[in-house]
Amino acid sequence: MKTPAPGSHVTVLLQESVAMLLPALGAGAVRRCVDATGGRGGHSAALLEHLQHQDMLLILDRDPSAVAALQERFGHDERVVVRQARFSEIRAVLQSLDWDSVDAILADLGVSSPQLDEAERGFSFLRDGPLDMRMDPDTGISAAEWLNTAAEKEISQVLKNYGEERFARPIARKIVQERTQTPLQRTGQLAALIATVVPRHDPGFNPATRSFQGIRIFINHELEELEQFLPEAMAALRAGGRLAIISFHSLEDRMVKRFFRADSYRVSSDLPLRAAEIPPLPWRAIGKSLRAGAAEVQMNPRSRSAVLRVAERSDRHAA
Ligand SMILES: C[S@@+](CC[C@H](N)C(=O)[O-])C[C@H]1O[C@@H](n2cnc3c(N)ncnc32)[C@H](O)[C@@H]1O
Repeated sequence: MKTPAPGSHVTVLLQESVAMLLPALGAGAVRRCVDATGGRGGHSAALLEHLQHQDMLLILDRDPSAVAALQERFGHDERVVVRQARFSEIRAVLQSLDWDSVDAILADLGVSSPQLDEAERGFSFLRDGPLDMRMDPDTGISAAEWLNTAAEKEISQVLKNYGEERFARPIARKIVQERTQTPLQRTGQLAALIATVVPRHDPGFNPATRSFQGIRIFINHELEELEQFLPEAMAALRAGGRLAIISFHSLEDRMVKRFFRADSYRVSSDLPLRAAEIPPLPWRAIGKSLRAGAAEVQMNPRSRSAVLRVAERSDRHAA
């Protein structure tokens, strides 16, 4: 099995996601696309293969290192605009570019391999580094600042809800005990502490995996970002435009699924409604959710939990 080089990122569901967006690239004079999570540019490069010289691709990432790498990779391409921004800010960025609507938007959620590989970023339980975990290290508080001050109950809830960690309570208790002696500063320190609480059944699965995931999602407000992004992205699409989301966490996938089925948009009422009174949905899900095939999972184990969902905008006046 080929191991990706450090600093590189193996793009997940690459062909599938781009193929699902292609029908949205109509015959307009100028087609405009957005890669909302540029990373190292795997999806962007694949999208660019389908764009003509007059078309445009906006690439966003909140991580300044990703933005520098994207500038380096695509800076020479006149079809590309790279911006450091959170994807929840998509409409403000589009406004600043005078783009009133776009044809296709893609978001490949979560963290990239370079973020995990670089010990200094503090995402990794395998490589000791400062306990940071911020995708944008200039914004918000670090994992260490939070873990050294948060209430035990809050820590336990984050580990349980975002990390789906069964041992959330004893881990949170141990963190609060430890920090009264020695403040938590290093990823190795936190991983070692978790290993004293969580029994290790599977030698291939690090007991810190779930806790690190939960803390990362919390520190970066990942679910709040997605919740704000979905309606903003949908509102930015032209009629017939498509939004593709690749998620890696069941809470994210549930949010996307519900939004695409427009559960949140439909009138929620106990009163009986006649069919004619139910407002038409301003978008529709395209096909079923898609997962990586066996070959991709074998080549890139990170793709095991990936789910791709796509929706198409059907009008331009709701949302
Ligand atoms: C899974 S990687 C994307 C990889 C990319 N598709 C590629 O092929 O290289 C996710 C990227 O999204 C960025 N990201 C995560 N949440 C974000 C947000 N709310 N706004 C903007 N960028 C975000 C991360 O910094 C990371 O670089």
